[in-house]
Amino acid sequence: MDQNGLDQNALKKMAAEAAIKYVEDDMMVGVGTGSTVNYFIAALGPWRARIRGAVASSEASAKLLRELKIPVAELNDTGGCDVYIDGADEATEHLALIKGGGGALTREKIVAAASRKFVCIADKSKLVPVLGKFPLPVEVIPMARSYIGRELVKLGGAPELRMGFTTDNGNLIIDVHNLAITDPAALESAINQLAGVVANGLFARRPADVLLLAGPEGVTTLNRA
Ligand SMILES: O=C[C@H](O)[C@H](O)[C@H](O)COP(=O)(O)O
Repeated sequence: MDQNGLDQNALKKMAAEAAIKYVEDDMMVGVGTGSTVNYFIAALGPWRARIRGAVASSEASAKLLRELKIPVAELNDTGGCDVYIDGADEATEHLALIKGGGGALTREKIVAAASRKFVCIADKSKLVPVLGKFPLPVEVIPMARSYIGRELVKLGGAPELRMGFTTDNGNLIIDVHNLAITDPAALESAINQLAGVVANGLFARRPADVLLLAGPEGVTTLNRA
């Protein structure tokens, strides 16, 4: 709880509700994953009859959308989304992100790539000068786990297998600690080159277009230059 009586959840809700202004009639809305997005899904409920549908980046978000009777579409049937709303674990002022704390990074990357506008929602604690304090999630094919771990050490990281966790795609997550990511786009590409990597949680090659950051003073909007 901060001095204004707002806890982190209240700030997440504030950012999520601010994202509703990016939703318009007849839109196909991409919906991310996580506690911040859960507030967005709640705010999207009253729009259920006005939008064309929603594409979910995880089974968990699809379930929540269906519970609110928001029509859930398959990405392949949509021709892409008009807007994609998702949270982040870390964000820079250049709108590069680390995502995947909830393990949904690969589907999030796919929906973000297939969306015309990506609006990221977060509380202000997620804004950082340099990405990497939050361990970078990497989704890997199970048989490549050990090989990729060794390669991530060569890239300067300290990999740790996320124990007891399987992604919606049936794969594993390696969380990479101790990275100071000064060139997010280069590291994103370098990790993607490793055989057996499905995706990594850096969103630098396709950063957010808009970042809505909630703090005690309200919601600040950062647009990509
Ligand atoms: O895999 C999970 C997603 O990338 C989330 O958007 C991210 O972890 C942020 O989650 P939260 O809104 O719960 O902080």
